[in-house]
Amino acid sequence: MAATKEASVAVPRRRPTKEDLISTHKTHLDKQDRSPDAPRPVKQPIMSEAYPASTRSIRELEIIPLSDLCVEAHHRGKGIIVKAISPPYVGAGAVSIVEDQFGNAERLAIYNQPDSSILSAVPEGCVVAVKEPYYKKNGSENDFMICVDHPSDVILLRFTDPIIPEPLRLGPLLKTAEDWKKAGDTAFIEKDFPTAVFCYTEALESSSDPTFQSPIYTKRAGTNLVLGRYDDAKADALASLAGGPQQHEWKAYYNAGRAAYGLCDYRTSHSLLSKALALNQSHSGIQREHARCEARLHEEETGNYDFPAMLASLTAQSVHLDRGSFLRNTRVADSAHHGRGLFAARDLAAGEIIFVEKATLMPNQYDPGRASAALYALTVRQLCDNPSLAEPVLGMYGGEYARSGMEGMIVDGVPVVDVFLVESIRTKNCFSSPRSTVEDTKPSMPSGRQAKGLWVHAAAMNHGCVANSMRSFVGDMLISRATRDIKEGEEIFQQYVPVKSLVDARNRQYLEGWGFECGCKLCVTERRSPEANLAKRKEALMAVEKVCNKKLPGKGDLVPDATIRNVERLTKQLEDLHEADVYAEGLPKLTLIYPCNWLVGAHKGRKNHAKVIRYAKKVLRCFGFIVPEDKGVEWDPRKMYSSSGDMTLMTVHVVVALRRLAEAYEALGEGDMAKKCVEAAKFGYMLVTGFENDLSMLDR
Ligand SMILES: C[S@@+](CC[C@H](N)C(=O)[O-])C[C@H]1O[C@@H](n2cnc3c(N)ncnc32)[C@H](O)[C@@H]1O
Repeated sequence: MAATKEASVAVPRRRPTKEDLISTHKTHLDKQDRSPDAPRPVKQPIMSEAYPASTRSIRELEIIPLSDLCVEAHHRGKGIIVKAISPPYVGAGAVSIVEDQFGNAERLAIYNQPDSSILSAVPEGCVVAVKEPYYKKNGSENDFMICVDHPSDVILLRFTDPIIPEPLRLGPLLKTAEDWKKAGDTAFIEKDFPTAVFCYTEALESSSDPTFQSPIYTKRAGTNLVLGRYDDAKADALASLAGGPQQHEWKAYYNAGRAAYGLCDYRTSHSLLSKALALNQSHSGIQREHARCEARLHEEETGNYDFPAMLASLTAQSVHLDRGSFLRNTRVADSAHHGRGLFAARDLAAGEIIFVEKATLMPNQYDPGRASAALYALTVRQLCDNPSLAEPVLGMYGGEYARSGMEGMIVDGVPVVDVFLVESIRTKNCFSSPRSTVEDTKPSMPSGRQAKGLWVHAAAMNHGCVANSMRSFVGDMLISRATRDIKEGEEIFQQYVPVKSLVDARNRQYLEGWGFECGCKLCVTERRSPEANLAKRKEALMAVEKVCNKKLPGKGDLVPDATIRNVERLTKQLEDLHEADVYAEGLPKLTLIYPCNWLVGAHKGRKNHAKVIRYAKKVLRCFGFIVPEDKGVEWDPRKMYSSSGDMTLMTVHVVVALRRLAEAYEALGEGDMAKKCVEAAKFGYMLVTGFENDLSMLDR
């Protein structure tokens, strides 16, 4: 028996005949949605069904007939070689009917192929090898299929490959290298770029004459550039130089430089484009690309960005900004908390940019129901198209998923891509990002429209509830700013998600999402509270939330005095449940933030300015900022970010509280304090949104 996984698996007693398979397939083909631009659904991996990608060459595997396939088995050490005998039915994957050398037929479903690959819709007549195939039940009884989840588990075989058994051989479709070149040109003109690459490859393999090959390399480089296969485009462009003295040597460097730019490798790109420019100084395209590259290098070096211009350039279609990443204030090193972490490479003052990073991968998909699948699909595609991404992307923390150590390695001409590892990495490292954080703070903005992306540098950061950094977004650029002064060598933390007020609830969330219990000072200290007290606090919070109706008073809302008094009473009760020996001076009291915010709103509606000041200050204290209760003690809110120690949390609620304070001070004729509060609010808003923005955005 071919199967190796489970003792109970067996060859099915009855399989559909070839005719049955083709007939059912035809009905699917007839129903196929033929709108070519419709987004293809994504088959997202189910981690409980994970199995590893094959890491072996097809040439090392025992080739078995389709009739040996056992149901629900992964055929380790085995491979099949089959020919597609039907056009594909294309949905989440490409389903074809295939036949082996003995005339056995099966259904083959190939998922997760990049659009740049012919295998994303295997043409009829192609011969493919499936490594260590997974044969599974497909719904009803006697209905099975070979399911290929890992893109590197299926290989398109060249027609002349000696591994193809005689009965499946067609022989070369075209006779000469020149014929293949022409076929490639035709496919290119028809915009069938995967086929063009395939034909140019056949042309290159059919000739050993460097003068013939050189222009074909140039053509394949151009085609790979269009497909976004930048690694291959760069290699092809440089390979074209091998054909001896070239009339268009500049073009090789130009294409290679553009490919390196596509990989965001601006240093290499600059050096290649400089060579191109030296060879062809008047070429406007090279001049433009060279200047663009210098601008990226300048951003990488200085961290100078025109954020308002970047924001203004965003449209629904264009969220990927042409900018470099500024990372030099930080370095990745071992962390005492977990694995690697991010550390300050120099002293950073509160408010300073820590780093700005362009997304490694972020699809333009802000529909919350599709964002995760879109990121997963993009990551798989890019790892197939650009194997150099394997190092940074697969180098990210992947949780418990067992690695083979071969991921990203080239086997049978393609990089090994394990989709379950990709998914595991995605879940542990991705961030949700609004199109821009500043727009997202507008109350009128519909909430929840967030894309998901991977920022490899930012993903090196561990979580801390009382984090010293804050992230924000403009398109696919992540801006990280210091929320307080950070010393050189200090670890930089960020909040993975907005921090829940109850210590056990938030740690449940970290455990489920990322597999850790937080060891930040706040969590460690709050866990010292006895269980019974934690439960009482939860009950008290629920009681006050119930009275507040889970809704903050809006502009002009006149909340009845009795309700306000009730909320004040319940808030006091909740506050009294914070044990004095646990909650020493300066420790945030997160459960009090919501009711205090509510009281700020309620008193504002009633023009109780002194009470607004009292509760807004309390909100700031509950976030861990040092703010004197006593009116007589001098306080400069502008200094609170740098002078409150290392137990502060920064959110937009801090900014709002400072604004409420400013309005109340103004109303009481304390203009100087009002001005200071506005300045502090503006500073806070810069932390929240990534750059200086008008506070009035919060009213729109
Ligand atoms: C995005 S990675 C962070 C970088 C990671 N430390 C590394 O070595 O690559 C997220 C993972 O780091 C770990 N982690 C993050 N913050 C942590 C913390 N405060 N305490 C313990 N583990 C943490 C968790 O395992 C989490 O799934």
